[in-house]
Amino acid sequence: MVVQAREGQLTNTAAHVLIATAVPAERDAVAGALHDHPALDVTAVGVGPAAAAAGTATALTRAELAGTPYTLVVSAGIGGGFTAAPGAVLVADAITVADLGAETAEGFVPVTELGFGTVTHTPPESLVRDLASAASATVGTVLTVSTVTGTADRAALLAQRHPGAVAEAMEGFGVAEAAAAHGVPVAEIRAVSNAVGPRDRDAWRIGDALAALASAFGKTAPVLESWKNT
Ligand SMILES: O=C(O)c1cccc(C(=O)CC[C@H]2O[C@@H](n3cnc4c(=O)[nH]cnc43)[C@H](O)[C@@H]2O)c1
Repeated sequence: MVVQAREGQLTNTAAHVLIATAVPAERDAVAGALHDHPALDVTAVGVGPAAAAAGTATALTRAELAGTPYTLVVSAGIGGGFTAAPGAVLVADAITVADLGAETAEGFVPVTELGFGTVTHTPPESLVRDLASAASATVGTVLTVSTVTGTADRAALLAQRHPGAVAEAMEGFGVAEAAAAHGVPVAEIRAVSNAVGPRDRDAWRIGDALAALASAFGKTAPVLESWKNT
C-alpha cells in the first residue's frame, strides 16, 4: 500500500501495475506467470512506438476514469540483443528512442538537439535494481526503433551511438511517453529472441524468449507489487 498526500488529505493508493506488450503471444506469456497477482494487468498494445503510446495512454485514461489509476507501467516483450544471448533477460535503466530526429549531411541529429521533446526516459533507480536482482537480469539502455535493424552496419552504428545499449525493441519509448504524460513511472523488461544485426528471421528463438519472459515476470511480480515511488 502506498500512502499519498492529495489535496491536503492522506489517502491509501494500492499498487496497480500496467504491463504493456506488443503482441498477444507476449501478453499471454506474461499473464501466465501472474495468476496470483491481481494488481498486475497485462495488455497487448500493438507493434511499434505509435501503437504502444496510443494503447498505453488509452489504458491509463480508462483506469483513471474508473477510479483505479495505474501506479506503474512496464513495457515488456521480446527484443534483439546487442551482445546478450537468446533467452537472456534485460532491464532498462534508460529507454531511448534511436531514430527520432533528422538525418543530415553530418549524420543523425536527435530530436532534442533540434529543440523538441525528449529521447530518453529513465526508470526509477531502485526499481531497476530490484527488478534486475529478482530476474538475474543485465541492466542497460534499451533502444526503441521503428525499423528492426537488419544489417551489421546499422547494428554497429547504433552500438557506437549508444554505448550502453543492451537491446533494441519497438515499443518502450512509446509506452514511456504515455506514462510520462500521465505522471506514472515506467520500466522496461525484455527477453532476447535474436541478435541485433543481419536479418535472419528463421534464427529468432521466440519460444525461448517467451519462456524467459514468463519466468522473469514470475520472479519480478512481488517487486512490481511492492515497489514504492519514494
Ligand atoms: O511469431 C511469433 O510467434 C511471435 C511471437 C511473439 C512475438 C513476436 C514478434 O514478432 C514480436 C515483435 C516484437 O518483438 C520485438 N523485437 C524482437 N526482436 C527485435 C529486434 O531485433 N529489433 C526490434 N524489435 C524486436 C519488437 O518489440 C516487436 O514488437 C512474434
